[in-house]
Amino acid sequence: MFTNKLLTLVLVVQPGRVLLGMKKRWFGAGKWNGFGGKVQPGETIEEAARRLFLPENCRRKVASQWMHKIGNITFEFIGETELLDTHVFRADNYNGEPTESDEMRPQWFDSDKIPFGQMWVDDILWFPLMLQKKFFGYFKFQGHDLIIDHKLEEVEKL
Ligand SMILES: CSc1nc2ncnc(N)c2[nH]1
Repeated sequence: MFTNKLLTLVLVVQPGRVLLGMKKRWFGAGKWNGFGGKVQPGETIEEAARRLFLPENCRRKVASQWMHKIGNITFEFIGETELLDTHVFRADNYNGEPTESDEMRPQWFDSDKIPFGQMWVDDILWFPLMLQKKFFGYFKFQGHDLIIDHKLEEVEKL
């Protein structure tokens, strides 16, 4: 019997570069990833993505269409009964300057130099889709570094 945890993941994509954050603690520490986290009771997934990415003093200034949903990935870890239902967004119109937090150290990467060796091993599979398409993904992990099953499909609509 699985439970579902709703998560957000925001990737800032600009011409020729992508913003990633080095996770400094807790789940996924030591890996570059997008920005996000848990959706709280009473908020929508979009509200959570906005809350978790935009500093409080910027939220009012950033129009709602600053990001758009591009993917939905379910992560299953063998031995865990909680599925990570991760909603992936692209922020194309974000022109702020990211700042380091207790959890994340931001860094821009050239689009052709994404540090996949220091990221979750599934990312190299769906990042190329992220740039052009929308997609559904499912990844079954044994531990944090071995994918034992996965599905990935491009879709017109999420
Ligand atoms: C939203 S936090 C996160 N967990 C993950 N597990 C496996 N691969 C990822 N890319 C992951 N991101």
